[in-house]
Amino acid sequence: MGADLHDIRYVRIGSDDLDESVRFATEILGLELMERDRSCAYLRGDDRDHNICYVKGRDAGTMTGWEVGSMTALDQAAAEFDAACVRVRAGTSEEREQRRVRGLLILNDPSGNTIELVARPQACGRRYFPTRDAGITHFSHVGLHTRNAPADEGFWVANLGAKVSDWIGDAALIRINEVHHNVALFPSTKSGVQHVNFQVESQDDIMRSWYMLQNRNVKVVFGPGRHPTSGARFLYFQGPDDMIYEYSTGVRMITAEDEKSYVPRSFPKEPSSFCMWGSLPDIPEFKVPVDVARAA
Ligand SMILES: CC(C)c1ccc(C(=O)O)c(O)c1O
Ligand SMILES: [Fe+2]
Repeated sequence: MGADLHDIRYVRIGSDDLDESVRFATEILGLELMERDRSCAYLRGDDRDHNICYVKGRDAGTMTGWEVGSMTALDQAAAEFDAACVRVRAGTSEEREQRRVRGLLILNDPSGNTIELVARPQACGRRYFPTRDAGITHFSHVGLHTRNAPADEGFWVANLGAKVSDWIGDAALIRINEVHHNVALFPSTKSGVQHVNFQVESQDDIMRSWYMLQNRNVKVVFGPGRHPTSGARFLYFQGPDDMIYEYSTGVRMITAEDEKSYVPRSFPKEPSSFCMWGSLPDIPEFKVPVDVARAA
């Protein structure tokens, strides 16, 4: 049941300094700058027209865009939201233009995270050309702060057709397609995007970036490590406006065949559930009480 989401499409991030956000995204992250005006900067790490839009003004907040397969599918989703008494609104023509999409439906999860369903997003005939060879293959998932994990999880499952792949404590790793997760809901006192993930080609890219980030005095906040959940090797680091970015490689796919026997796992909220190699996170939402950490 629920909207038939095809894939994650973009994340919009309010920024107090567009120049700094663009510098970081190009020189450090390795994204390609596609368009820039006074209020927005569009960048990408794959062949889509953009993956991140930095919007002038941090108070613009964050929102995530999710592609549905057609305008008809978007209309069907709107009807299902109405039937489920989920408040949605159609995007204005200006909002559609800003997002480079033909169809736009805007809603919020129970925590207040802005979720945008989009149809007929603008394609691009040119291949991604990185500013730095970070080995990025594509934009893959986001972490969202949740003020009420069970309620938000229930919303994604009931209204957005998602499935839980694993839990770490109350945090759900949720998929809308064959990727292990496209969104991770992490308990917090606030809402908004918590991290942005780009897949990279290999573990070598993870390690090369680890040394580069240290040399460029970028704060590494978790890893290099390996998630026992998706099996991906990872590296998290701090960008402008308190946004965290994650490179990872080797994320598990849950195919239609796997679905027949796949059962989501419940990992306890302890360090080994976040990293099976022993890396400890310097990320508030991922930290566990010291006694739990010592006991692990
Ligand atoms: C700790 C965060 C939310 C997390 C946990 C697991 C994975 C994974 O299995 O790939 C992530 O990508 C995460 O960001
Ligand atoms: Fe992640």
